[in-house]
Amino acid sequence: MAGLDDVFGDLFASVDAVVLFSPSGSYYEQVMAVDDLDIVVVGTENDVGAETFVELPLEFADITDRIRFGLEGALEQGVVEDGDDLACATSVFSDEIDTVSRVRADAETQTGIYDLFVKSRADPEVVKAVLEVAIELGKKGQKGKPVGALFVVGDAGKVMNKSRPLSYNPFEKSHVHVGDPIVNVMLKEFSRLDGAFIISDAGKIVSAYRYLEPSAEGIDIPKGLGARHMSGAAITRDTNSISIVLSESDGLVRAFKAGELILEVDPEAY
Ligand SMILES: Nc1ncnc2c1ncn2[C@@H]1O[C@H](COP(=O)(O)OP(=O)(O)OP(=O)(O)O)[C@@H](O)[C@H]1O
Ligand SMILES: [Mn+2]
Repeated sequence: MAGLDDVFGDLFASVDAVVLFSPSGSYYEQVMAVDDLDIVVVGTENDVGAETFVELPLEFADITDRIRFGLEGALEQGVVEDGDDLACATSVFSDEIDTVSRVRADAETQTGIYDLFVKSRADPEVVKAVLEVAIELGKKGQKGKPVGALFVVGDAGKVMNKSRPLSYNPFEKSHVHVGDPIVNVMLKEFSRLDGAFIISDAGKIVSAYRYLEPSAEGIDIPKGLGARHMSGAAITRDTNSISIVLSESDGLVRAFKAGELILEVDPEAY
């Protein structure tokens, strides 16, 4: 007699590894008990103390983003190989793992999202903190109105050389870092003003109100994006920075590295 295993069994039959996204301890134990199984745990924290672990910089609300990031990290770390068939188990509708997706690890479709965090000059915690500010700002806006913002993170000395002040720098003599709760309030307040925020590798806010002057020749970003995005993309090719841009017009948060768009998230989904 045919059973559901015959229908859904293919999802996990003969996979090279099982990738568990933020499993609970008991779930992890259960899977560990399966014979001859390679297990990769992916999550913001290695709560279960897994031997093979890939860190997520944030809980991606979008399941394809989450899996893509996890697999790019797993490929990058060499814990899975190009072409491996993987059963990715994650939660979508609850806190428990409730979904299995069979995905082939493909080195060719790497988006670079993992590199954005892990291989940027800037500290991953700093990238994450800035991304969170941008997402929060995108969600709430400023006094209910949509706002745009441009953050350039890392290689600040060079970024300063490729930009000029639009007004006096409120961060001139201060030693404030992204991630400090007070700073998030300040960043949101100053986001009403023109120009870019410049942030160091270690997360120090070097300047606000910077007008970026990178060479934009040959920079190819999606049509319809304006000067904020163009300058934000171009500065990451001229310097070793990454940029995180919140669009006032479409409300999306985008990240650029080496002159290319590598991440696009909708703040409303977080
Ligand atoms: N070279 C630049 N450096 C820093 N900030 C810039 C630069 N160019 C534009 N901006 C900032 O971006 C704001 C919006 O410009 P514009 O509408 O052309 O960008 P956009 O890419 O369409 O962004 P949005 O989607 O938010 O409208 C400007 O008011 C200015 O504050
Ligand atoms: Mn615009």
